[in-house]
Amino acid sequence: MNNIRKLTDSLFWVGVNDRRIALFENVYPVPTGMSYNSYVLLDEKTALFDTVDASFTHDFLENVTAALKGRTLDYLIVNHMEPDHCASIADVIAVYPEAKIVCTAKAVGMMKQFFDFDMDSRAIPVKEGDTISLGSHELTFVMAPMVHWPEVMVTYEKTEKILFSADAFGSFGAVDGNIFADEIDDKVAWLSEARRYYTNIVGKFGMSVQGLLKKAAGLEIRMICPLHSVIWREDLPWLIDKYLKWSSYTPEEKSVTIAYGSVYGHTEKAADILAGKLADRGIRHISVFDVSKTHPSYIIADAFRTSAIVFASITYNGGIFCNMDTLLHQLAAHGLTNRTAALIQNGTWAATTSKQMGEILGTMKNIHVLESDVTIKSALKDNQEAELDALADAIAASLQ
Ligand SMILES: Cc1cc2nc3c(=O)[nH]c(=O)nc-3n(C[C@H](O)[C@H](O)[C@H](O)COP(=O)(O)O)c2cc1C
Repeated sequence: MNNIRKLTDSLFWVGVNDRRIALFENVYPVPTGMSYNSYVLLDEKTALFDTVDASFTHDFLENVTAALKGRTLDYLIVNHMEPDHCASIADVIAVYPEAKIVCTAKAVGMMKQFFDFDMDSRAIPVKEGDTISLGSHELTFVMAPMVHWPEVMVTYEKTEKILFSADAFGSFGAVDGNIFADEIDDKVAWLSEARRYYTNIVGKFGMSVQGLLKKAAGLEIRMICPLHSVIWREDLPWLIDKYLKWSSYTPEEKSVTIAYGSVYGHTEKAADILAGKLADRGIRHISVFDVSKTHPSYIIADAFRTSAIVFASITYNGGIFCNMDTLLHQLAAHGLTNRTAALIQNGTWAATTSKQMGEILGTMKNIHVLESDVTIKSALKDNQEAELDALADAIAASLQ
């Protein structure tokens, strides 16, 4: 038996779930696993959209064979050449040697780098707007460079109005039976992992995503089939609105993310007191993170969600606390812009971190660092309450 799913009369999911993976891209924790999606479309001609990670080639090939129901494969459409999607291409070609590989010219080059099979006799390089008819279905190829990698394209099927969106609109997390997004009750949990996926994996390439969204706006789309996580056939405007916000670095909520780095708890206490003061000023959905405990990917996701970020760090051997340093550089590397930042520093003999954190934030575009920062000398004292209140007021004012 095979774990394949019927999506429409002609379209089948032939992907796999990976619940053993600890770190996606060997970086990002994925406590709920990953799915690697792949799709078979049956018409007069048959098409397979992308493949899966190398560890699942065996199951995947069985899925493809089962979905093809004894027919051969005419086209392998390769939207993205990252190995979590392309690793099984050579195995597909070994089983279906007649299949033509449809992809961008850049992907042809990458395929030759990754594999040794004869690509030239099989490749159909496509460019913006090229079409292939499968019979009653027609595929149009839409270039999406740097919607993660430079060779990326997405494929639009005109008859059923399906967008095969590559890494766009995906998420961390395995597909737990409910393969359609409209079958998931806990949309908040889905969204928080989808946000973490987007901001960390694609976040840096906001301009490219905006370009793709503009092209997608000209298409009538009834279903989005991404390469990870669930398939969308309802609430598409809700999903697209999230992508519009994330890709334009527009905060989703007038709220605050607080990240602190503390060894003995005094800076942590200041972060908690500030969070309470912000809540007293009516700010909701505040998040507080210990940078030593929480993987930066979670903090980056909330930094994209909220409009203000507080960085509270001890001075550490004359520098920024190491995990805070990593977070700040990661935020800069992910291209976060258009935020208010507030600083709290701690030092027992010579506090230097506000200046040093400010220098990193100064390399980022349109990050407004509030002047009312707070310096703690070892432990927060009662007479510093006014300073914390002033900081809370300034942050609250920045949200208006
Ligand atoms: C390993 C280590 C190195 C430190 N280096 C400095 C330093 O260079 N300058 C300084 O003023 N304080 C330094 N401190 C003190 C911290 O900045 C901070 O004042 C102290 O850890 C109390 O804050 P906490 O309870 O949040 O950890 C250091 C602390 C530790 C544990």
